[in-house]
Amino acid sequence: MSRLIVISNRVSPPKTEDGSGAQGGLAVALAAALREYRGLWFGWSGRKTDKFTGHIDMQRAHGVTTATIDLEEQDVEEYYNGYANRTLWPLFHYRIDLAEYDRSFGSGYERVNERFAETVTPLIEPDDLIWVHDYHLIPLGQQLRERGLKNRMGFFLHIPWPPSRLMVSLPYHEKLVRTMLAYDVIGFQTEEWLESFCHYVERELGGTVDPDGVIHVGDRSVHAAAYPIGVDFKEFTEALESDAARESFERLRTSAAGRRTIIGVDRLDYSKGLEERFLGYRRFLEKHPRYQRKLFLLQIAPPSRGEVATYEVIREHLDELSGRINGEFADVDWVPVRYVNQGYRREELAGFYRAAEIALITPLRDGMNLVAKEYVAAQDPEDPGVLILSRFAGAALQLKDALLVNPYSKDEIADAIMRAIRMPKEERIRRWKAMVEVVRQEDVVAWRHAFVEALEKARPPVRREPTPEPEAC
Ligand SMILES: O=P(O)(O)OC[C@H]1O[C@H](O[C@H]2O[C@H](CO)[C@@H](O)[C@H](O)[C@H]2O)[C@H](O)[C@@H](O)[C@@H]1O
Ligand SMILES: O=c1ccn([C@@H]2O[C@H](COP(=O)(O)OP(=O)(O)O)[C@@H](O)[C@H]2O)c(=O)[nH]1
Repeated sequence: MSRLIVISNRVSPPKTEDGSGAQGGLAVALAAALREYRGLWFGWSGRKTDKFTGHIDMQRAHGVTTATIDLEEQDVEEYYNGYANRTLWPLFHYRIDLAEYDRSFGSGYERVNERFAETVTPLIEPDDLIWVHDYHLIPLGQQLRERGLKNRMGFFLHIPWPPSRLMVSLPYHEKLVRTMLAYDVIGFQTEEWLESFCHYVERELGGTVDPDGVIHVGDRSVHAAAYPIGVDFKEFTEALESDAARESFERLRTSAAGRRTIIGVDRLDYSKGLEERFLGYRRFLEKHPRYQRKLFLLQIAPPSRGEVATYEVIREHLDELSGRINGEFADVDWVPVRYVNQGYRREELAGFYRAAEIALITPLRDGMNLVAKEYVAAQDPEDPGVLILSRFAGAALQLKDALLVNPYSKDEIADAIMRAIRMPKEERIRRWKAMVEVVRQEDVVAWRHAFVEALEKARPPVRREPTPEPEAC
């Protein structure tokens, strides 16, 4: 069996015996894939160093090998804070007003992709399957090919792919997209982002797309498809049984004191639509004063990408807006918004989700949104809560039985909250059953199987030519 090499910007260390260690659903899924395929996970350690040395920190725990490198301050500034999060992230989330185009970001991005390629190449064996993740590493496949790798290589984009009319606002967009043709398989979260990509290929690169999803540009043929990511349903429902989940459930229910909880859980990111959500909730309070003391919004929003100015701005706006809403509506024994800027462990989140009668998840644009799926997975089958979900989250294409809203409309948000409050139990159960089936079936295990299978089938493995011995002079 071939080994699997996963390459992503961040690498999550495998869970330690005491349960610590970053454990997103993605980390759990990739760790399981790496155990199955005896592979390794390569990426940035998250640490900065004075001078890039290319030193690889190899760790092995619980059957997973991780290999990480440190990056220089300038690398992090230009590649991660710069091109990835000030150029590509806003553009790919349809926010060209926030996208910054700075030559130094572009060259930092290329440099770090080269550094990744240079460092990981010696770790790769000829039959390995290579799976590159996300917008930080779009050109990595080409960089690896330039170093002689003939392995089967796939790329998965976790965020949206923008419409061509927006994509062309990126300087050198064509050069960037052409690098993607080095992969054998390209995966997107939804059919919508896949369509936008195919449209770009036809319109800007003069390529063609077969009905089976094979893209042809010049002499390159690449398989492109939608592989919606899911949650680790089994792991998540087990997390619900933990002491931490029980405690957080009790903690929230006790502090709610009979009031209903509306929960939101999002990184503090402008793409998550938090300002618009707060304003929609405010509209609800205004329109329905008799409900004012009967519910509250618990918004968990751990800070994210704090070195990027737009993220500081959104944080200031939300501090101000939550304060304003609380000032306007709060009473001595009730505050309408509990706005929390810290992150919680998955087990704790599981308990909070279970305790909340309504989830309000309204990103303006989101590749998938795993929180929506986690909320569904965490519900009590006898008395499930209601999911209010933005129609612009990738998850909305699968969770059609959520109350789907336009996140830009305060009135739609307010009306959906009212509908959720009034929803009869039978309807809640019916909607939840339909959603939980999707969350269970199309879980993260199914996602990685589908992607890796496509990669295995992409073409037969090609052995790398041995490097010729240097001629004696
Ligand atoms: O690593 P950070 O800069 O702190 O950001 C965290 C992750 O954010 C993005 O997540 C995306 O992937 C999710 C899983 O597929 C998806 O549900 C969500 O809609 C996306 O926004 C980013 O794409 C990741 O690379 C980051 O690690
Ligand atoms: O305090 C928190 C907030 C979020 N998350 C996790 O972070 C992930 C967020 O993924 P999502 O796809 O919703 O959005 P992203 O942040 O990747 O854009 C989910 O698995 C959450 O459970 C967490 O572990 N603790």
